[in-house]
Amino acid sequence: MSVPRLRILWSFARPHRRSLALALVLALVGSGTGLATPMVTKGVLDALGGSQSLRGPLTALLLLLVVGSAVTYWQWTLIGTLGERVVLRARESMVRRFLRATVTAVTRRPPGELVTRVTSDTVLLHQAATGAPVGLINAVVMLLGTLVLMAVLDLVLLGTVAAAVVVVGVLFAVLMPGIATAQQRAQDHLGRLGGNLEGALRAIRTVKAGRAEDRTAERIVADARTSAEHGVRAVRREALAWTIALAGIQLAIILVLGVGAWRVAEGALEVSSLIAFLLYAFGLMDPISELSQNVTALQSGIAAAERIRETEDLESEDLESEEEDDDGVRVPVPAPAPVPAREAAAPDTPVLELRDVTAAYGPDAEPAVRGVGLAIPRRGHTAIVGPSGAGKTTLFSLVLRFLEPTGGELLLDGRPYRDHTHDEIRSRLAYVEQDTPVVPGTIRDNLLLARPDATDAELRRVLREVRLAEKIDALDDGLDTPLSGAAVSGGERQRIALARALLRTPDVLLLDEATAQLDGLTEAAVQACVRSRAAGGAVVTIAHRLSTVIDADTIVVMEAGRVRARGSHAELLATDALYRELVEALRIAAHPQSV
Ligand SMILES: Nc1ncnc2c1ncn2[C@@H]1O[C@H](COP(=O)(O)OP(=O)(O)OP(=O)(O)O)[C@@H](O)[C@H]1O
Repeated sequence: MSVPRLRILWSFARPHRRSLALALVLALVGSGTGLATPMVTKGVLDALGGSQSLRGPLTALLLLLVVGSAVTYWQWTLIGTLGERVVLRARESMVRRFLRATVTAVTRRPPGELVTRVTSDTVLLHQAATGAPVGLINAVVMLLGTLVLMAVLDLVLLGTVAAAVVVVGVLFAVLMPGIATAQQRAQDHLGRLGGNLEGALRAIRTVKAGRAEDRTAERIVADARTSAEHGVRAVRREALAWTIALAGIQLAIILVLGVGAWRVAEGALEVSSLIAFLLYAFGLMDPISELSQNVTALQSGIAAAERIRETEDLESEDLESEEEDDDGVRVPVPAPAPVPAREAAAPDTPVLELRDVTAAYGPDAEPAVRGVGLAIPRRGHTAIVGPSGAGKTTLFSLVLRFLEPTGGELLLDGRPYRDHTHDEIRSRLAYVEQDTPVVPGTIRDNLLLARPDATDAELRRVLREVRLAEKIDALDDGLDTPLSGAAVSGGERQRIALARALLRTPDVLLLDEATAQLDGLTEAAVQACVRSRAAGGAVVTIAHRLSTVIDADTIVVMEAGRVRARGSHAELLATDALYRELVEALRIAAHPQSV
């Protein structure tokens, strides 16, 4: 447990240092009352055996009991509350950071891994960052205090106990690191289990269609099994450590009883002192057990804190939007400044332009697009077609600024992207993803995602536009129906996503068409929207449908990351062989019976 590693854990506790100091004071007061109790008990016994008044020692004993109980309650609730605050703060900052990270940074990790850090790793912080350091200091003070008071009572008896404590202490020191390592490994495997299970549940249809339920379960359960093996290893070691400790203490007490009886018989020790000494000896287990538990909690807490801090390296979209607070903790700054009013661009300036753009998904990756030049006029429909892997989705990622180009530049209204904030660019665009995922919540939540201030009348307008109004009216809860993945068809999902995009009246609508066959209603709704929107603004589609391609004003054919050809449907049919092939494939997909 090195100092730099402890510092990582401390960074979570630091904002609460004053409350932690109070908790430590309370713990020490509690321990003080515990330490004083046997001595005061001795006073009561001496008074009972002698001629002094019982009143003083009895009042002191009662007072110790009351004060001890009060501080114990206060300390527990304080530590528990601090633990919850530490966890809440860590979770809040992680969730915000994950959602502000770049798309590339988030999608590079297996699904579920980041989730596990928020849900499981933070739980380990609860005890480690608050109760453990307080408990550890308290245990050391308690142990030393007990030994000092035992020395005051009788040095010979202390020598007997010290020998047993040293033996038990050495055995503990040997066994403890192994326990912590095993617990840590068990936790790591649990994290992987969480990630894999989430991935499998997301792909449940594919898993079932491939009749791979058992094989997938086996792969996931393997981590549960390994985690359990490490858990058992930890428990076995822990049981051994405690058995040795208990046996050692019992042996020490028997020895103390024997030596003590002999010293009483010799007249070198009072009976009341022997009883007080035995009370301390029995109580020795408490600080020893507190020490071991807190060392284990600290070790797993440090590992969890490191895993949490690791996520700070997730590349953020706006680096300037994260700053250190007074406690040195990195926190995201509040919402970005409102989008400034833009100057009107000349009517013939393309709304979007790509100039010689090259981009790759990593420093060592092959470029996914190379030297692409493309101008999107302020009105009309541009369709992008090309074989799989040609770079169509990458173009959208660049336009939406999910990915930064490695060469060339993008322009919005004739001004380079670097002169615009992410927010400014995205406020002008609306995007419908191919898989159209829905966010947790109701239909209304999903629609309002893009424009939280939209009225019900506006929601109904876009729902009519995508031909969903009647369907939603027929639901018992209407717009407030929860939208779980299973409750809507693929086509309805696509239309909800389209309605969400339309709610913004964007300057450019980016539509990645579903590759799956859509029902006639959805296809007609998409076509009608594209047509009506293209009349007043720019629509860019990644086209997977014959009707979309034929209707487009300009078609861009991409191949291997480059723009291979562009023109109208008729022009490209006449001049481009790849386009003819693509159209033929779409024709077959649209009318398979004609093959
Ligand atoms: N997240 C990613 N990480 C690494 N490489 C990627 C990533 N996304 C795409 N690529 C690579 O970039 C290239 C272009 O992919 P892109 O998704 O843009 O093609 P596409 O034309 O949209 O294909 P499709 O029609 O199959 O969706 C491909 O070679 C692909 O392997």
